[in-house]
Amino acid sequence: MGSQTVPKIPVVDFSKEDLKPGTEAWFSTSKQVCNALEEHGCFIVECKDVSSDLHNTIFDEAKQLFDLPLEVKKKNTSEYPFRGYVSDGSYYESLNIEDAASLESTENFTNLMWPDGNGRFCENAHKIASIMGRLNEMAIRMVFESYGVGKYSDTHIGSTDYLLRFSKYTKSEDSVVLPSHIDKSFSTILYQNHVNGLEVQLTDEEWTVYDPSSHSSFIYVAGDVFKAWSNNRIKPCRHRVLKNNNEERYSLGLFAFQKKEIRVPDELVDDEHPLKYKPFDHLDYLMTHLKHIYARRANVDYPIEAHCGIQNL
Ligand SMILES: O=C(O)CCC(=O)C(=O)O
Ligand SMILES: [Fe+2]
Repeated sequence: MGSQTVPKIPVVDFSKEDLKPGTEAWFSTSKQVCNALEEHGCFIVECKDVSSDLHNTIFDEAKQLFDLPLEVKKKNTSEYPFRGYVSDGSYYESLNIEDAASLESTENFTNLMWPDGNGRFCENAHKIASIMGRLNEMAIRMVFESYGVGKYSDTHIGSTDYLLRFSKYTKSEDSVVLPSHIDKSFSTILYQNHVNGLEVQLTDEEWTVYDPSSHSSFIYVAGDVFKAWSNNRIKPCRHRVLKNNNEERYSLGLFAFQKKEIRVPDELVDDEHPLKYKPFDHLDYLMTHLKHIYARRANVDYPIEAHCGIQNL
């Protein structure tokens, strides 16, 4: 009898020089991305885009951000759920920059937090968001092309709205500081300081710790909106944060949302894959999710199937 091993998160190398559409490297990397997302809903992205200086600076700045007085952090507000300043009152806090691809909204956020300005924060936050956005776009192009719907990539990318989330998990040992969930985004890219804690569920029973190999590693996780768009080909990634040490953990997440109606491409519907979802509006899904939480007064899941699923008999 072989011993049971915890499954590993697939690793995909995005740092190859010739990783350009149309090349052999692009084709084989696209296959790896698709396989990883279909099987596990996530993969580790290795690239060379982040220097160790940028890594250290961005997390120093994240610390300074959360060290600001509570009344300043509370100025970060939003009409949408889980945006603006969020805190559980003990272990978890997050601050969110909406429309994070735009330098102007990063400047607005910076000026809200530091009325006297903080050019360094603004520059680095925008730099890391741009790197994460580029990685997301590459992954989207790879999946769309692999499914034979590459012609939709530009429109999809052009109507993507990014949210950049800074999260802080304070000292706490052996506790789940962010409960198990599936993101309501299309996809999310996460980046962390040297403190592990993120776990992904690769099989029904086991959690695998994300343990990045370098300061230039990211993890890509599929949200349930990606699953719906793909007519159930992509598996959404269930994840949580469990702290098992007393160090402060900081992470950055770039969440991709769609501004246009989402519909399953006709090419992804056939006898083997009958249509599973009606067209829907991504932000409407978020708002309905919020109403659902308020109605139940609990952080209960509102799955995409409940929102726009079609029951095929
Ligand atoms: O901090 C992390 O690594 C995960 C954050 C996360 O899952 C979320 O904000 O949805
Ligand atoms: Fe998440």
